[in-house]
Amino acid sequence: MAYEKELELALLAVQRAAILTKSVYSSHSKGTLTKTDSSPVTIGDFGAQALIIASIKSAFPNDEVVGEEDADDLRANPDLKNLVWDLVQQAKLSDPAAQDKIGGPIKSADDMLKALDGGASEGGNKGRIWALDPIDGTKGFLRGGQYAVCLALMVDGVPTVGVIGCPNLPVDDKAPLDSKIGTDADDKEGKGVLFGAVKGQGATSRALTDGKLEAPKTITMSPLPDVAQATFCESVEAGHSSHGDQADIARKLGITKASVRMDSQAKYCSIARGAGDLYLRLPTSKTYQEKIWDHAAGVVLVQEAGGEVTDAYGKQLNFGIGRTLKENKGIVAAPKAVHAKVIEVVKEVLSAKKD
Ligand SMILES: Nc1ncnc2c1ncn2[C@@H]1O[C@H](COP(=O)(O)O)[C@@H](OP(=O)(O)O)[C@H]1O
Ligand SMILES: [Mg+2]
Repeated sequence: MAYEKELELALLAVQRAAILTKSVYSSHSKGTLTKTDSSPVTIGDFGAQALIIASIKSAFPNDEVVGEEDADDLRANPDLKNLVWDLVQQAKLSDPAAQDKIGGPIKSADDMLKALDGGASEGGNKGRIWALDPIDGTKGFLRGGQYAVCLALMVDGVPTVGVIGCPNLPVDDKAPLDSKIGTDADDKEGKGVLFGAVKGQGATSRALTDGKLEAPKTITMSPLPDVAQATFCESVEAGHSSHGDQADIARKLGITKASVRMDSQAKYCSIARGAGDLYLRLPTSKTYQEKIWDHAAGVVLVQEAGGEVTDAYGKQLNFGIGRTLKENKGIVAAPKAVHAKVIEVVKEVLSAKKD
């Protein structure tokens, strides 16, 4: 099967990075910092990015990576660098054969910095480029809610392989969706899911373990004969998407169920496995450009589970023009059969706002 090696590498690399993020959460006061652009970052972001890029570069030396982080903060702060280096050395898969497949540990702190800086690709529509978000939903991670380790391979600008690790989602694909799932208050048992998809080959989920890969289960979106029955997902952060516009759209579609708010690409995962139906992400600002690493993996997953993903105007997402989706505004993900109807209503709501 095409992309078999890439999928396996991505699954194992994401699994190891997820182990690292869990160790940050439990033992390092979450290691929070604030970047110069005032967005939050944790020591887990740096460690997870370094590990995943080292794995990609050892298996596919000529591939490029668009990664969210870089090593500047660690170069400027040796204590921070040492903290991340400790994490990276400890994060290992329990199965030696699986560990061997992802290139073993990084040899030195300097190699770790080099790996971290390997995410500086400018993207584009030629060749093989990976898009990596080592901790997507940092705010969810900090509040003990949903977050995701997200990795996608784009081929000639088209997301082709997508893998997402969600340490706080329930393993059961059909567990009811509500905004409290996976929060600290929940039982820790039965949590942690690893999703994977390859273009043209379907989408799967399996339990996220620390060893050998579990057997995959095929996932599909729920049939949604009546869009009024939909459960729709949106960001927790009102600054990331317009809760007001999304509520208007839901009302016009006849949806009466309250939205499910969750951080990260766990939203794409949840609709792909049929636990929810729609993902609406309406822009809050005219200038914000969505980042390719916030969507590439989730898009493959939803497409392969029977869904369609476009921007808020129904336009195809263009992943091949750099590190952002600058030609697109907002995101709408829905089962194929209702996508056009949802877009029609989204356009109505957006055009009413302009008047
Ligand atoms: N104004 C904005 N509009 C849309 N997305 C934004 C935004 N500001 C930040 N983001 C992105 O929203 C992502 C989280 O999405 P969500 O709200 O679905 O959890 C963040 O990823 P990180 O957490 O990796 O930084 C960040 O890249
Ligand atoms: Mg992100």
